[in-house]
This record gives sequence, C-alpha cells and structure tokens, in this order.
Amino acid sequence: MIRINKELVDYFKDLKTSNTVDCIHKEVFYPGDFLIHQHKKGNTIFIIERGIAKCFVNEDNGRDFIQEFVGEGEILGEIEVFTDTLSFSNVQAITEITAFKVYKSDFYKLLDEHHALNQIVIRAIAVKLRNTAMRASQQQLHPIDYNLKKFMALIANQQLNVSKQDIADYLGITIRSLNRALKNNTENNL
Ligand SMILES: Nc1ncnc2c1ncn2[C@@H]1O[C@@H]2COP(=O)(O)O[C@H]2[C@H]1O
Repeated sequence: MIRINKELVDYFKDLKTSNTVDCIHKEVFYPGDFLIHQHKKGNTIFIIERGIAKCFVNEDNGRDFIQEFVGEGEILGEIEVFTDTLSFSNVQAITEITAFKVYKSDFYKLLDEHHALNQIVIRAIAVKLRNTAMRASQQQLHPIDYNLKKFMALIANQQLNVSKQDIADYLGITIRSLNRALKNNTENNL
C-alpha cells in the first residue's frame, strides 16, 4: 500500500510559498535513483511532494525486503536524524519524484519555530509505527495467498505498475512462491 501524508506536504508547500524560510530545497529524482542509502549517513530529511518510492532493507543474505511504498507527503530520513544513527533502509524512486529537502540543523530549527509542525511530525511517526506494526502482524499471521490478494486489491486503484520482484520483496517471498500464489489465486478465483 502506498502511504501518503497530506497535512505534512501541505505544511511544507505553504512554508515554501510563504517565502519566510529559505532552508527548504527542492530536488528531483528519476526512477531507480536512491534518495537514501542503507548504512549511510545522510544528514537530511525529505518530504515527497510528488511521486512514489520504496523503502527496503537489503539483508545479509542478499535478499531485499520492502517495508513500505511511500508517496506524497511521506517524511524520509527522520529516523536517522532523530536517533543519530545510520539509515536502516534504502529509499529508491519508483516513479519520478520531486521532494522537499531540509538539512538536519535546519529541520531542528523549523521544529523549534513551528509548534504546529512538531505535532504533524509526531503524528506522522506515530502513524508509521502503527502501520508498520499492523503490517508485521498481518504478514506473520496470514497465509501468502491472503496477503497477496490483499496487496493486489490495495494497489489496484493506485495506478502503479509494481514489478513481480517488488511484490515478492514486499511479501518477503521468492518469485517462485509468488508465482505459485498467483496461480492458486487464479485457480480459486480469488
Ligand atoms: N515501514 C516504513 N514506513 C515508512 N517509512 C519507512 C519505513 N521503513 C523505513 N522508512 C523510511 O526509510 C528511511 C531510511 O532512512 P531513515 O532510517 O533515516 O528513515 C527511514 C524512514 O524514513
């Protein structure tokens, strides 16, 4: 499912057009470009203005796991900025993306000066935690066929072409298992 956050993107659009701050930069990414690299220090946060990216972890065994598809208004890089650690995952553009980029020190300054932004960011992180926890339990407790069916239904109305590899990486299964599940679902008319 593609996560979005309208209130966050609207807040940044308003700040940018108000011309009261000069620390919000715009950056364009093309499909395949990385916004954030796993295990690297980035020192910036991004807010997606337009476009879709995938957040994924590359495991020691070489396999990728997609944690989430993120779209308009999603904040990226905030974990690294708030915890002063290296990024725990990659963020890669799937479509062309325009994003607001703010350096860490400027982001802290914005949070100091804009009470409303604090609340929006706290809410965004709480929603991420909730979504991530719910997805984890759903994935653990349901069979592959059920999770695949749910995922296909979620992306059906989002006009996004997700590759077979990305679907498999989102469900944490191999392409072979995905093909088997697709066949099962077709045979059972799911
Ligand atoms: N499950 C998730 N939901 C939303 N965003 C995520 C998820 N996992 C990783 N990310 C984003 O990917 C970013 C990678 O860099 P950070 O660790 O700084 O911060 C991470 C989050 O912004």
